[in-house]
Amino acid sequence: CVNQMSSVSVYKELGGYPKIEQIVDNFIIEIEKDPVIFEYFKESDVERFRTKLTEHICFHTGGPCKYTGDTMERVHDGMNITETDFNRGVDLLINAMYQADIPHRIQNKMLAIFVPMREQMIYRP
Ligand code: HEM
Repeated sequence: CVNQMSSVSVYKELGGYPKIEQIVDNFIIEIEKDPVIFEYFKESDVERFRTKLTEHICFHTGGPCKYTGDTMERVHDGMNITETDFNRGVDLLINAMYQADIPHRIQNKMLAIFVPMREQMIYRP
């Protein structure tokens, strides 16, 4: 459902599954270092988050994975994530990609896939 214009998937351009695992590991460390974002995660099962987020990224970038987690609405509803905090979370994801040596051009492709999902996650009273 994504990236039908290009024959090479963003999944492949990222460097496949091991790179996604690296991005997710870095992202978790970034979350743990950020008091504002960590507040949302303090009761979360980090191993479930690691597995489900890896699947989610793999699937949505065109990789050979199935996403077995809950919908973005279901997961993030009720957390009352503000737009500011959402953007802060995206910054942490960008840090995680830098640390995994993902080139800028590919980072932008990743963001183009995930940022449009923001409306499913941001709390709008
Ligand atoms: C592009 C942005 C984001 C994506 C693609 C995303 C995706 C996901 C996925 C796939 C999961 C796992 C779902 C499951 O366990 O079934 C998850 C969980 C979670 N997300 Fe996000 N997320 C994003 C942004 C954010 C932001 C900005 C926050 C907080 C500020 C946040 C807070 C959480 C929390 C706390 C959980 C764990 C829920 C639990 O413990 O049950 N997410 N997210």
